[in-house]
Amino acid sequence: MDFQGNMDRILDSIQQAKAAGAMYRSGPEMEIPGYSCADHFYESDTMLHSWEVVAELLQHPLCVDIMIDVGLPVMHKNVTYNCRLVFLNRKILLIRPKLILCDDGNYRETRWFTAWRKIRQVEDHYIPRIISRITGQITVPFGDAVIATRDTCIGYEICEELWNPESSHIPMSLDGVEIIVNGSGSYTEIRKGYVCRDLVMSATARSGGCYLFANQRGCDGDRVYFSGNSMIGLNGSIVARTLPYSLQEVEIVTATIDLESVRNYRSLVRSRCLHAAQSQAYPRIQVNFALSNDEDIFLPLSQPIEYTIPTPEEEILYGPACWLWDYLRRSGQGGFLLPLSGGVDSSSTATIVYSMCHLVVQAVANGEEKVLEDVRRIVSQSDYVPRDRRELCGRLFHTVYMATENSSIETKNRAKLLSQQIGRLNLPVLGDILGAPPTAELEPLDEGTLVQTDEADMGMTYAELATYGKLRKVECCGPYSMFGKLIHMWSDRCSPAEVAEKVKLFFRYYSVNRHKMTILTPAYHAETYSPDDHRFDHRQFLYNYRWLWQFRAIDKAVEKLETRSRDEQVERSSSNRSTKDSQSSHKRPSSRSCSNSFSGSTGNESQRRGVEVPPGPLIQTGLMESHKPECVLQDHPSGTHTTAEPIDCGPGSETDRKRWGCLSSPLHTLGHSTQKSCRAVKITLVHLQHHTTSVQM
Ligand SMILES: NC(=O)CC[C@H](N)C(=O)O
Repeated sequence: MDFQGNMDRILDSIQQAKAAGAMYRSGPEMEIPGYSCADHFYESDTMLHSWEVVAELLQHPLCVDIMIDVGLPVMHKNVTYNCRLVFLNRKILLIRPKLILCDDGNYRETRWFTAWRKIRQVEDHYIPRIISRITGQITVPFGDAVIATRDTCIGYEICEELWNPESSHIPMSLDGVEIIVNGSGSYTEIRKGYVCRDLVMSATARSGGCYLFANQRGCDGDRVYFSGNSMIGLNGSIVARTLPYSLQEVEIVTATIDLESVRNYRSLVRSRCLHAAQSQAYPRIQVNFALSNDEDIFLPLSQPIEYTIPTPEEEILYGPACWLWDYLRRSGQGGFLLPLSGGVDSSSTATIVYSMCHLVVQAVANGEEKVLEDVRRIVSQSDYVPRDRRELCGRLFHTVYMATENSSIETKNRAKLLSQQIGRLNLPVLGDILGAPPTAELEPLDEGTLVQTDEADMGMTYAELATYGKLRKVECCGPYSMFGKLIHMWSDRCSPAEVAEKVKLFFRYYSVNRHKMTILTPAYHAETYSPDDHRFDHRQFLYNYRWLWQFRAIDKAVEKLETRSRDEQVERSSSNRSTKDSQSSHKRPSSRSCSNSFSGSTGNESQRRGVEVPPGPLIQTGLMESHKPECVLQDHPSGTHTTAEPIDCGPGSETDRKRWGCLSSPLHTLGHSTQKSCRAVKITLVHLQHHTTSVQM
């Protein structure tokens, strides 16, 4: 909702782009009002002020001889769309509405916008009079069109359109669109950093072309942190990118690309050419303007760069720190007060505030005027220059130790040490804090010694809690499905009856405590299994904590598993006896070839427990994989069908890719059978090196 600030930043970016010699400028999704305006998108003021900013931009002397697209909501025939507006030299060329909206995770786009589904169609849009007076236009094209300049063709994809299996860049690139521009609002989650890079690389590797991915960076008023990582892709490589985790308000990234390289790349992919020749044409908005000029042979071309992904530790240290900085400077507060207990939660918070101070000092040292201006305002000192992060931390950050008679001397010491150590980049006390048993310190000490620990209180470990959390939220498990997964995951340590007890305990506690999440203070969204009730985890907060139906289903499954296991044991021992008796060397027919012992990889342990999982219907599918043996799904040594987990496919790959549909987790994808009776699908990838030509990757 910071229209003034947003317009200033857009103009700043245009100025920087022109200074870098760019002929085209794009920016993030909804950059005029901001992406996270939420129900403000219902307000006509939001639409009016957005158009007012467009009016300013159209008339601004900076906005000449450069093609620009900006993001804003536009109401067309009483329906609001999430749009890019493209303009050049005081004329609007096209308003391109988003075709595919996003409602995953924290996104709720369909609450405010409607997707434009008139594919390859444009209509007349009647622009407001304040705009007509500037451009002289009464109507402008609105819809799914592309822009044909004298030298190339430019098309638009808005954020989610890149993620969707029916991505717009595919038909556009087949129709000769060479530059695809994507204004995005993509937020960060730990270990998600590779996703945008892989999508841009894969889009341009398969379709050829140049891809401009302009993403928002920072907190724009909500719990999420937009990751930045704007980048330019070309024919399967990344040629330019911005850096993640910076306090810089406007950062541009430019690249010089050779359009001939797009044409060469595409014409060499023969199968693509056949499809391109049959592709349906997009409406083209003809513009007498060129992005290139006759002298461009002298320009050095951008080369592929290495795109590194931050480690999860860096993501934790810098993402929330940048978000806190935005929180602090926007909220008009003077700093932070933290009750520091010496436990993991408050100590991590303290470390993140310190990380924020470190980033501020660094940004000021790098000449970031805006950061200096903000920090001066926050500390109320117009000539202040933060040179030392410890000193800055002393001004912005205050901790208090709120002891009771149940507080132990150990935690107090750890809190004290941390408050003293905050200030070098060397916080050895963090090791002690992490190593200490988590405790609420609510129960009396026993002669000064702690007797209470969280894990004992909860009856479960934090590691177990994390597993439950991921299964509950990410994998959408109710009690019964969670039990079904855990009997395999924990086959080396628990019998099904024990797993059943653990799952029931978790769900009982979950349901009696769930209502407490409704009063959580706003926090940084970091993880896919976040329990935040306000924006992310939309489940009811009051339950029948006895879960009668669900727990009965678990009990029945345990009973079945135990009966089957006993039967199989009896069968085994009688078959052993008869084998001995007849002294036959024949093996028993493999009646269990499709079955699955509960043992997992720890056969001995499971034999000790003597429990096996019923076979369940399996479909065997044989696929031949002629190369990349490291991607072959390993068959379980014991022949079980425990659900496949993503595996690492070697250098440059990440194990956390299952959501993005890469090779590493085909079972997950296929496991969602619509046939209720079929829960597990077995897939075999065969590596037949002798019969195939090897392919170098
Ligand atoms: N704004 C959007 O369309 C978001 C798209 C995308 N799914 C993401 O996670 O970033």
